[in-house]
Amino acid sequence: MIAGLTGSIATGKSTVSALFEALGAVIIDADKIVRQVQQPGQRAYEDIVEAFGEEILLPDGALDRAKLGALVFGNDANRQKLNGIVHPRVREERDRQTQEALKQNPRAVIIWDIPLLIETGMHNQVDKVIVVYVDAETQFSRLLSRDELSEEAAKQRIASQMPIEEKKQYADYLIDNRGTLAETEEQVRKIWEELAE
Ligand SMILES: CC(C)(COP(=O)(O)OP(=O)(O)OC[C@H]1O[C@@H](n2cnc3c(N)ncnc32)[C@H](O)[C@@H]1O)[C@@H](O)C(=O)NCCC(=O)NCCS
Ligand SMILES: Nc1ncnc2c1ncn2[C@@H]1O[C@H](COP(=O)(O)OP(=O)(O)OP(=O)(O)O)[C@@H](O)[C@H]1O
Repeated sequence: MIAGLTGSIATGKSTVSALFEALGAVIIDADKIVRQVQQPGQRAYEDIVEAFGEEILLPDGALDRAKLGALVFGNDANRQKLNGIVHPRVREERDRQTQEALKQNPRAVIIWDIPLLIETGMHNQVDKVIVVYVDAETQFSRLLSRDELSEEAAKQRIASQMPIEEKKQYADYLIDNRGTLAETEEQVRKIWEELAE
């Protein structure tokens, strides 16, 4: 079975997926795949350089993620352009990893950890949708303390995704991550019991 895990930026997807992984789930992490397909020599890398120019590269040839981020968050046309290049490659690799996991264990509980699960319509491809949420203030302060972003840049990143209140309406399971890690773990454990049945 495949469950989709989503939320808004910094609401706790990675935190929750680590908890599911410890219980035995196979995690397929879209942010990780994005980095993989953007390595020099990969097709998405070549297409990004062609679309945005060599100015978005670091001296060693790797993508300058901070620079590309500054170009795409707060600029819808640029973001759509980048999404159009990266997302098809992410879908391919996601499916490859999913097939591989099912080959190894046909009864595996697979969790797709995908920030844009609902925005991209992928919630229609999973058996269950899990949404991890916090309130706007907690999200903002956790985002600022985790990443080196200005308040303006943090606001732009948040605004580039569907509001979390809307995402909650798609959930089969909701995880309230406003509290302590132990409180979140308790919720994850209950959901795991149902997924792993
Ligand atoms: C713009 C890039 C280079 C910025 O890299 P950076 O290392 O600063 O951020 P990282 O990739 O770790 O993403 C952090 C978070 O930002 C949010 N985010 C990333 N890309 C997008 C996007 N296109 N639209 C909305 N939110 C996004 C997600 O919540 C993600 O978890 C990178 O995010 C990227 O290439 N994004 C396009 C691919 C994409 O859509 N990724 C989201 C998951 S499929
Ligand atoms: N229950 C919690 N209590 C305190 N801090 C937390 C809690 N859950 C997560 N955090 C912290 O909040 C930040 C955001 O969490 P996390 O990285 O899991 O979010 P995310 O949804 O995966 O983010 P992104 O969309 O950017 O990938 C991290 O620094 C994490 O350590």
